Amino acid sequence: MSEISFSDPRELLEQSDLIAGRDEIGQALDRMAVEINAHYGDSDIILLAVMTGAILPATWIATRLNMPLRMDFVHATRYSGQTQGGELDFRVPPRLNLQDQHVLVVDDIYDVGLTLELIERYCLARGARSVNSAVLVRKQHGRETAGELPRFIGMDVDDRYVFGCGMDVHEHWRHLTELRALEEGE
Ligand SMILES: O=P(O)(O)OC[C@H]1O[C@H](OP(=O)(O)OP(=O)(O)O)[C@H](O)[C@@H]1O
Ligand code: HPA
Repeated sequence: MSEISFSDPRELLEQSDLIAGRDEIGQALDRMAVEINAHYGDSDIILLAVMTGAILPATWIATRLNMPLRMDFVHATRYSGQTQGGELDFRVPPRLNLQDQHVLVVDDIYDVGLTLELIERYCLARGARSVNSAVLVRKQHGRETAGELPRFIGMDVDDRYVFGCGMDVHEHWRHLTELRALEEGE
């Protein structure tokens, strides 16, 4: 995928297609929440949002959960506003003590999976009792790293650069409540 040049962020929208509308996103979140509520029952959990992309999905999921939960975040990035990933830059660790806690890591997207693999490993090294991941979107391409798939997945998308629902394209359009994909070749 080549990097895009643009002079106005609106051009990025014009060069994209709708993948899932607001209703479809809502239904995916509802399905995930049913699974997460069933999995944890009444156990206390820590919901750990992976910033920045989880900023919307973590909020949307949290408001659908029934158990006692505490919210925290890590800030980790390996795309830094680009469409090609690099090394994970772990900028801010969790504030809460993860020792003996059930940790649900929430992110916007599972692409090759390196980000979640490293964050899950980090939580286990901090003594978490259990660690699971939930993502709104999983990209299907067969290039996943050796890490396990997230336990909770909202929807699968084709191998295109997607944005909206927390995901950025060159840091723009995270706030869209729909999911869009850059046109092929962008
Ligand atoms: O499965 P992977 O290939 O590791 O990619 C997934 C990660 O990439 C994105 O984060 P990004 O690094 O773009 O930072 P951001 O959350 O600030 O957008 C996304 O939010 C995931 O955390
Ligand atoms: N869109 C936004 N952020 C991402 C993607 C994507 O397709 N893949 C990994 N991080």
